[in-house]
Amino acid sequence: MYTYESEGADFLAKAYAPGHITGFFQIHEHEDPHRKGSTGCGIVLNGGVTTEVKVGKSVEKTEIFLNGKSVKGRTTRTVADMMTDVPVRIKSWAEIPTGCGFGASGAGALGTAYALNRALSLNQTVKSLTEYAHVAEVVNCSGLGDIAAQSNGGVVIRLQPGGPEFGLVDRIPAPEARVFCIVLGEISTGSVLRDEAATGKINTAGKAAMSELLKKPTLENFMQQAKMFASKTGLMSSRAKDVIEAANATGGFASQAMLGDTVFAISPSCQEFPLYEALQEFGQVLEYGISTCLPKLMYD
Ligand SMILES: Nc1ncnc2c1ncn2[C@@H]1O[C@H](COP(=O)(O)OP(=O)(O)OP(=O)(O)O)[C@@H](O)[C@H]1O
Ligand SMILES: CC(C)(CO)[C@@H](O)C(=O)[O-]
Repeated sequence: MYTYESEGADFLAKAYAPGHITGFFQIHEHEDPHRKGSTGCGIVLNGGVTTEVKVGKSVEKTEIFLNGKSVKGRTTRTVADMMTDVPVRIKSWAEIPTGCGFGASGAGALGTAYALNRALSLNQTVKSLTEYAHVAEVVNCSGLGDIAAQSNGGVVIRLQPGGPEFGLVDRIPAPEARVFCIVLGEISTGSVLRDEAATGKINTAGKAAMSELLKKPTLENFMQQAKMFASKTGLMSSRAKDVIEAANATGGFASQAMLGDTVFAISPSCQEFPLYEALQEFGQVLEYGISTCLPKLMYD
């Protein structure tokens, strides 16, 4: 724990972390948050969250802002509380929707850890910064496996749950592909993770999906297993079902982003235009790529 003795100057640092869409997952409870997490599979996106932290005499209390508005930001606050006693002003800007299955809270937590390490010269390595973000997600029920994916990049298979100390990941060798998304509404990650009926179905469907994926670890099979998972868990809204069917009718793959009322879709080969056109009927199509970019510090 670092305590900062201000000599008058403010210290600023900024970091970026990517978003992540989980296709399917299984919850692994553990009393130790370092070991608690999820197994499953998802796609790291080339859109994410940029977070700036400021410490110094001008900052009198810890405050968190998301896209210019003051928010509780419990996960982000937990990261700051674990890393320092000094007040911090934390400002995140998200180029991904929040509360809709894009792992925005995890991206904000990772960015906060990286930026705070820099601003306060805490001399931590990536592994321990990632561990702070993972623990903050788990204790606030805002995520279980996003940090494991976001700190690795690509189409990440989470084989063993937990932060970097205990978790184990692999990747699907995937081609470059556009990831199209239609956001229909929010789902609170915490409310699903605290619902025993929902978690029971998630675990049964998540285990089956992982076993099928590992027999054939391709992007196409991932999308198919994700769709099966979404329909078996009962988390899919009727509107999401309509969007998925429309995407499938063009030959595209589509499923629901966990945990949000969001559809994500990928086209096999290069037939992206028909898929994009079909999705457009349901609202604004957000477009990302699969990213192997890791969290990083940014300089102005
Ligand atoms: N970068 C961030 N900084 C501060 N607060 C955030 C940030 N991202 C999300 N939040 C807050 O977290 C809440 C949404 O959390 P939730 O875990 O449901 O969604 P998410 O992390 O955006 O995506 P996912 O559904 O993949 O977990 C919202 O109240 C939002 O204000
Ligand atoms: C719980 C979760 C679906 C929330 O985004 C994600 O963290 C995951 O896959 O563990």
